[in-house]
Amino acid sequence: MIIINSLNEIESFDKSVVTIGKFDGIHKGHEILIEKAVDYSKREKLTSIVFTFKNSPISYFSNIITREIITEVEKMNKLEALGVDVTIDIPFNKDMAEISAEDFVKEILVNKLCAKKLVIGHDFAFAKNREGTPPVLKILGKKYGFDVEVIAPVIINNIRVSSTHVKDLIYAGRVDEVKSYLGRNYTIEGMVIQAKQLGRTLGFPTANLKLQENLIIPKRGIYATKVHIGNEVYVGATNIGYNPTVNGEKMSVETNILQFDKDIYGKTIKLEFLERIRDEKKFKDLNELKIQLKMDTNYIYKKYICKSS
Ligand SMILES: Cc1cc2nc3c(=O)[nH]c(=O)nc-3n(C[C@H](O)[C@H](O)[C@H](O)COP(=O)(O)O)c2cc1C
Ligand SMILES: Nc1ncnc2c1ncn2[C@@H]1O[C@H](COP(=O)(O)OP(=O)(O)O)[C@@H](O)[C@H]1O
Repeated sequence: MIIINSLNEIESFDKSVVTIGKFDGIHKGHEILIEKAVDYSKREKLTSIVFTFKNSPISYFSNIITREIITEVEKMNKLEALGVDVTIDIPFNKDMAEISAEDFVKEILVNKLCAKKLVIGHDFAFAKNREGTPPVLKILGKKYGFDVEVIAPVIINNIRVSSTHVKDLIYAGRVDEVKSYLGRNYTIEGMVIQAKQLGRTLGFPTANLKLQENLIIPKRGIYATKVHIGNEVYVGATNIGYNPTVNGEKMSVETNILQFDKDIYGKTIKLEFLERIRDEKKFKDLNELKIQLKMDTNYIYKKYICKSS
């Protein structure tokens, strides 16, 4: 897959099928849309192009950094796995916010990308004042010689699959429900950093993560996780919170990895969230915390290690 990071880098393409969107998470609805575009491109021998943005249009308009479901790297990997030929991954900036739908169609879709088909979601709207809606694009398609296919919403468990719904589930700690809509468990990754080094004295060392700033952090609490370290996968007990028992002040994401005993400071690890187990509590003393840690890890061991082996 070719990745293009600036509109100036675009040379003229052969005939193409294009889909446009932020595609945060590449959830099941996005997948269907992108698969449609890729299938069509293969059938008609066209280039499949995903036109997407590095930052969300919402963050541009509100000036607030919005947290996302997927990292840039993972997003590109997923698009490549879906068989996309070219991804145009550009910042959503003033030019993008101010261009009219017709100018975008003429200058970018037609002149630069040679689009013969545009595949969009039913609720898609882009360009100045979000005027580029499906009906408007259909009219512009007739004028400039490309076909517009509008994909119906994907409904799962009576819910319309959307990045917003997936985000809401993660923020609410309902991580066990995410897979139905996202197609995979929610993951975050980061480098293992040093903390108070108290965990090892309790018999529960915890790998503390330095997080990527733009990813969503699930609701504070204790979670069962899968821990990916290089090519190896372990099971973990993860705490997201402030460690009130030891009067912690900073929010941390830390994982006791079951059946593991290696120094992994400096390594990047990935946490896959399986289930939220309980709220974080302030215990009377470290001994009570230790008893609870034993219960948490036993529960996780029985459910995710014992059962699967
Ligand atoms: C599975 C798990 C559950 C935890 N639950 C709590 C909790 O309920 N309350 C709390 O104050 N700290 C909790 N902790 C955090 C401990 O306080 C923390 O691991 C300990 O202070 C060691 O911190 P360190 O990594 O800085 O050495 C939990 C940690 C883990 C791994
Ligand atoms: N089972 C394990 N789970 C998590 N980390 C482990 C484990 N065994 C060894 N380690 C190592 O120990 C470190 C955590 O020990 P800990 O005493 O909690 O120190 P810190 O407060 O710096 O996190 C981890 O970063 C990792 O390098």
